Amino acid sequence: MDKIKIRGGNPLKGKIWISGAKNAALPLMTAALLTDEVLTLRNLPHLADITTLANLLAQHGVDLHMNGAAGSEGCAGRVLEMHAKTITTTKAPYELVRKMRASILVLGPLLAREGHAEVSLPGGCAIGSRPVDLHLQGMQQLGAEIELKEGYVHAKAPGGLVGGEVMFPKVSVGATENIMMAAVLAKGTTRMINSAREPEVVDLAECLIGMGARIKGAGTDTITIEGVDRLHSYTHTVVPDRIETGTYAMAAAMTGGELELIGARPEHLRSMIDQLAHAGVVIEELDNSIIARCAGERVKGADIMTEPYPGYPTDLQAQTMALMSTADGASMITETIFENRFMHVPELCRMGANITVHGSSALVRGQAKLTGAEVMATDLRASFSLIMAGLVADGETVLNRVYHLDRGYERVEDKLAACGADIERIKVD
Ligand SMILES: CC(=O)N[C@H]1[C@@H](OP(=O)(O)OP(=O)(O)OC[C@H]2O[C@@H](n3ccc(=O)[nH]c3=O)[C@H](O)[C@@H]2O)O[C@H](CO)[C@@H](O)[C@@H]1O
Ligand SMILES: C=C(OP(=O)(O)O)C(=O)O
Repeated sequence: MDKIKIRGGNPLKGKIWISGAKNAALPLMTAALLTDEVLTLRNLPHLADITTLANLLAQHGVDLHMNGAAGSEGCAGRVLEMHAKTITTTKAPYELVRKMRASILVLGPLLAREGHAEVSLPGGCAIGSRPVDLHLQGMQQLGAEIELKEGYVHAKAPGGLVGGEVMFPKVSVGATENIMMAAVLAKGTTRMINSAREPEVVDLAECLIGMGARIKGAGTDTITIEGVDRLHSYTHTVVPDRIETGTYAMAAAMTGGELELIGARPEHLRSMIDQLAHAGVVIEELDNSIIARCAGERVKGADIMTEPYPGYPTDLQAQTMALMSTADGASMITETIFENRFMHVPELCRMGANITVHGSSALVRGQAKLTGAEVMATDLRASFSLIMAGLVADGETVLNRVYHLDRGYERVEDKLAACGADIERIKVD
């Protein structure tokens, strides 16, 4: 298992090209199952999660071709062509699904196209129990019969799915995407109420519309879908990653540096930009980039609460905590999306941060003098919070379990090293 070694103390200065969003790319890839024609995705990030999903799609009979290297400049992500001419199996097995929760997103497309699917239940993960009940209830509203047996969801709709009203009791990004993909090939109209409004949901809807789907209201809480008989070939460019953007913006401010983040879409980060402006993080918005830095010597403490979009993203919570650990003054960080997303706290504390957790809130006392340590990544965003701490710590930090980081940050050590960080990957077989 690889490790990452960082010697702290260098401000980050330079340009970073933002990659295509993991959380947009994954549902977009599953949309390939909806058509027997070719779906092409541009600006695909080079990430472990993409490979995991590509393996699952190949297992369903999708022919995949990846072209181009992950670019060092420009939004030159890879191009992926996917051709699901025939679905060879509708079973998504445990061995593949357990590697990544987003695999559940094959359920809607398989059910819509083939009339049945057997998908392993993904199970919980480090950040929470993460049930899929809302996905299943939504499918039932479209006429699917669902049975849970031996760890699998057995779903069938022998006469095809039929449009209906789906009212989500809780906002779920994945359930919104899964039901949207099921509904595009259902007979009649589906109305999804209390839908997720994340930019990744909008990106998926735009791609589906390009493939011939009839969808209105993506980006609002009510999405209406008129089912069509079939979808066709299309080429779509994956939206730039707002979480990667927010992560590097905070890393620039924390290290007292300045980063230009090329391709960033500030309109997708409004809540972070506005709330961190009070803390002294300056974001200058240019035509195709943003410039991030700290207004003073260090940021000021701020109270942050995660919420569904357009609120403050939970996927930036760990990085915000690292930022606030060295801020002037205290911060209260409240996590409302996942019940166990504070696993980075003990590791940050091992580096000298002063953080105490009280239920779903963490009190960060600020002004910590961080020191390098051997630390362990517990999940994807937690990994980056430890890298941020390492970038400002005295001495050397060694991050273990880098596979979490590789799920969602493209070439992180190359991007940071090019901006002055003293960082290297240690390959361990
Ligand atoms: C691949 C991807 O896009 N992942 C993102 C997606 O995950 P994901 O789509 O899994 O997250 P959801 O929006 O579904 O989860 C939100 C909350 O709803 C709960 N829930 C969800 C579904 C369900 O059937 N029942 C239920 O109770 C979850 O446990 C969680 O507490 O949105 C999360 C919230 O912004 C992000 O942190 C993830 O990075
Ligand atoms: C939690 C995340 O991803 P996933 O839903 O794929 O676990 C994330 O991207 O921070």
